[in-house]
Order: sequence, then C-alpha cells, then structure tokens
Amino acid sequence: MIIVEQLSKQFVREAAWPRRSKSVVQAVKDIHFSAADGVVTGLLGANGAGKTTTLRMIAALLPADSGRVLVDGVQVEAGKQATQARMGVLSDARGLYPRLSARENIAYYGVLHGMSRDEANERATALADALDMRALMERRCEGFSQGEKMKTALARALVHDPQNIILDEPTNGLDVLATRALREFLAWLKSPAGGSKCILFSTHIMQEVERLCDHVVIVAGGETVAQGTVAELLNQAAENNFEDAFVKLAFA
Ligand SMILES: Nc1ncnc2c1ncn2[C@@H]1O[C@H](COP(=O)(O)OP(=O)(O)OP(=O)(O)O)[C@@H](O)[C@H]1O
Repeated sequence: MIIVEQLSKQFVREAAWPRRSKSVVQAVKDIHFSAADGVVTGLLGANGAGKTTTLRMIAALLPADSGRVLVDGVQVEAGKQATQARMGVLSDARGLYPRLSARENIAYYGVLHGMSRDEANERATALADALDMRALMERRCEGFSQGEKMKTALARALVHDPQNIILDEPTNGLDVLATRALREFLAWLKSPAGGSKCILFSTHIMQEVERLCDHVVIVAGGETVAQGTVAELLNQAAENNFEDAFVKLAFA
C-alpha cells in the first residue's frame, strides 16, 4: 500500500543570462492520495501536470521538498534502500542496457536486489512466460521495438516480486495488442492469484483509465484536484462522458 501526503517539489534553475537570474518551476504543489493493495490506481493528468515528478518521489528517486510517502508503512527517503525492495518501478526512460540480452537485463536487477543468480534466472523465465516474451530472452536489447523494450523493462521491474508496482506511462508507444496484453497482465497482478499487488500508474489516456483503474487520482497544476472511481468522478462532474468529466474537474 502506498500513502502520499501533501507532496511538493520545486525545480530551481540558475539561468546563464541575465546573470544570476533563477527560474523556478513548482512541479508538484500538493499531491495526496492512497493506493491500496489489490487495486489499480491511476494518476491522470495533462502534460506537465506533475505525474512523473510525483512517481519519482514515490520511487525514492527524487527528494520531496515537503510531504511524505509511506510504502507498506515505511517512509520513503530518496536514494535509500529501505523501501526500494518493496517497489518495482517502470520509469518513462526504460533504461535498458543495450548490450545485454533481455534475460541478462532482468536477472542483473534480481541480483542487485539480493537474489542468487539461479533464483533471478528462474524468475526471469517465469516472467518471460507471463509476458509472452520467451523468444526475446536471449537477444540483445539493442534494436528492440517499443513493445519489446516495455516488456523487458516491466519484467526487470518485477523480478524481485515487489508488492508495489509503479509504472510511468506504461502504454507509451504500444500498439493495440500490446496495450491489451499489458492490461490483462496488470489485471492478473492485482488479483489474489497474481499476489494482490498495489499498482500505481500514470497516464493521460482516458480509455486506459476507464478500462483499468479502480481508483483515479486527477492531477492538475501539481495538485490532486479530484479522486474516486470512474463512476464517482462522472457523478462529481455531472457528466456522462469521462473525457468531459476530466476536463471539467482538471481545468474548471
Ligand atoms: N528536472 C526538471 N527541471 C526543471 N523542471 C522540471 C524538471 N522535471 C519536471 N519539470 C517541470 O515540472 C512540471 C511537471 O513535470 P512532470 O514531468 O512531472 O509532468 P507530467 O505530468 O509527467 O507530464 P507529461 O505527461 O508531459 O509527461 C513541468 O512543467 C516540467 O517542465
């Protein structure tokens, strides 16, 4: 379970000209929500709303200016290992090693998480079956298609069987079939058979949210502006169409 309380983050850049001037971007102002186990929670927001910055703070990759994140009751501290074992993170930059095979990319992360080589290899094979990527496993990642990269990066994020799964725009660049397969896999992961995982993902695609999310957090201008099920948000906005509801709730 992930609990996010009043998160904020500002980026300050020194500009070269005019001298010593600073530009400040308040990327996140006040984000708050809970993402429960056995539930898919979606962070929905327009470009620049603060989704990636929020996910990076949750994943302990970036320090917050204020607020806090609890993962299974343990407070996240940027760069510290304590909560990382409990999280699997698929970032927007998939970040695979191009010269390593898919199997090596996946198993290497397992070893970094303290698994033995055999254990990590076995788990990589099991994930390859679940994600239908057996044929890719011994190929170098160099030249992989978007969908192949995503599957490999997802398997790598899940190698240590984390309870909490954080995905930044996971369907970016995927075709209809790959998106559907990912949706089915995430639905399995949140089910008791898949381990009742806590799944948190960011997106700006309405259909994805309607099809996949049990709980939706609408983010605009770095703030949580509304949250609930799709039905609750439609009700709140007094709209029948989710896109209209989103626009009303995010920009009214
Ligand atoms: N390292 C950084 N330095 C300066 N500004 C940043 C940095 N990272 C993010 N920002 C700014 O913070 C704001 C929020 O960015 P963020 O990437 O979190 O948005 P997002 O909701 O993920 O957007 P998108 O859907 O376009 O990926 C944007 O205005 C962005 O330009």
